Amino acid sequence: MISVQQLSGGYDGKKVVDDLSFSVEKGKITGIIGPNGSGKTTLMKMINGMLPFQSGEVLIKDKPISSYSAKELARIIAVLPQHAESSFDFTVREVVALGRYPFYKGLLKHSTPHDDEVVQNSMEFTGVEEFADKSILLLSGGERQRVLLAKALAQEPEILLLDEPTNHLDLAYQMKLMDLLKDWVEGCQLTVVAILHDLNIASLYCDQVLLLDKGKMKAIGKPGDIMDSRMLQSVYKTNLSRQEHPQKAKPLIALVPRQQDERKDLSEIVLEATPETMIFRSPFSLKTMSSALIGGGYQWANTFVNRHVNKNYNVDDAQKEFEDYLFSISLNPNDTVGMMTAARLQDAGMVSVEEKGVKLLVASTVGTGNAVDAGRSWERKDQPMPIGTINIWIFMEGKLTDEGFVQAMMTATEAKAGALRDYGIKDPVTGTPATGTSTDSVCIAATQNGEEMRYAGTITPAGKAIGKAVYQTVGTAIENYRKRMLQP
Ligand SMILES: Nc1ncnc2c1ncn2[C@@H]1O[C@H](COP(=O)(O)OP(=O)(O)OP(=O)(O)O)[C@@H](O)[C@H]1O
Repeated sequence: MISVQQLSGGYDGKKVVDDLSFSVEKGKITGIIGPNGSGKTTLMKMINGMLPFQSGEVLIKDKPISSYSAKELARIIAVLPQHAESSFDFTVREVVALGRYPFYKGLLKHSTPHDDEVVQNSMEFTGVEEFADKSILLLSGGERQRVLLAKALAQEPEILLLDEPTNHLDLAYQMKLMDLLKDWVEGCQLTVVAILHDLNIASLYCDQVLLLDKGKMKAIGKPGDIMDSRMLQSVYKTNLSRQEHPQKAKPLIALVPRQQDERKDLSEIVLEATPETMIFRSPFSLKTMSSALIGGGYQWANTFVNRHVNKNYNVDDAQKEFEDYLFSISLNPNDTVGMMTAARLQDAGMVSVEEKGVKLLVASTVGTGNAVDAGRSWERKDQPMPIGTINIWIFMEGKLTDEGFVQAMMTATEAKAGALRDYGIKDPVTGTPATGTSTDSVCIAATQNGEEMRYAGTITPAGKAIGKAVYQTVGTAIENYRKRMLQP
């Protein structure tokens, strides 16, 4: 649809955009990203014919842009500029109707019923019909932006060029606008080129992204290829981190503010214990990875609740019930990791370890009535199981990578299985050594300061410390339980 070939240009003989070549396919959204002053708007102006170029060529539908008259071009390309100020006291409907101007015929240039229908539809699409008879001067920045988009859409263009279209829009309208564009692109084969500052919007909505750096093309490709932390860091000269979107196969870019590593000492974590709950309270947030009912997966938390429930605990929505419980004791589930157990909390095993630069605090509560050998669990029938859960809490000082978290979880699980084996805990159905119970949870909570720890496998310093502490605490909890059972 658009082919940009070795394009260079700028102002007053100076090159702002240098030797760019790329093409834009029909029915796709192309995002142009890059730091301030990298030449995005200048490139856009050359693509829409507003700025003559110094060398190279821009082909629109296979024909040089210079071969189109201004009116012909206006029938193909609509533009939503960055600073579209309106100083005329037009109503919203009048402004949107201006988009139909290239289609008016004859000397009197009257609108037809079709023109009126297109204007009405464009206003409805962008949610501005409620202001139709209001002066554009009385609208907010975001409302005005939507009116100008309606005007551009009223042009029924084949190509829509947008310079920061989500500027001034609140979150809901940013998404609405991009969803709307996506619908138009898919439904009407509209081709969109949009300058975007929001890298996450670019990632979520663009089919292709062009990254400009000081007027040159740094890269072009799918968002997954362009949203690369190192490349973006080198262009934007700022700390960024690539994350995965929780629900879409699209990368997200998170800003990482530069700040001094905060001192975070595990000795500042305080345990409040009652027969009902063990609550670890931390004055700082820890990054957690857990299989817990509350705060499962990755999150940041500063409160860790191991809650004792009755053996007969049975509610339909345990997560909701647990959240309500947390609220009732003035805790916010958003920064809490919460596990439940029918095991007695006073039997917990707890240990602090400081070895070879690894500092840990580990606590385990163990109920084994429900012990299972994971390798043989397929032999079990679907029958109600007696209650019993092993909950393991691992607090550690250090900056764990994602793979480090996963390895820490594996090491903890294997150490737990080792302890159960050595304490003779068996799967009652298969008679083989149990590896855990069917409802166990592990929480790894790391301070994320200091040296990066990439590995926490069984023979790394972190892995050895985790293995030892988990083995010990699970064993202690089993012993405590057995001792209590022997008491008269
Ligand atoms: N009309 C102009 N006359 C002279 N120089 C200009 C003109 N417009 C832009 N420039 C210069 O060209 C360079 C690129 O500007 P451009 O507006 O294309 O960047 P941009 O990537 O769109 O930036 P931003 O993200 O800030 O909108 C800048 O150094 C700018 O000062």
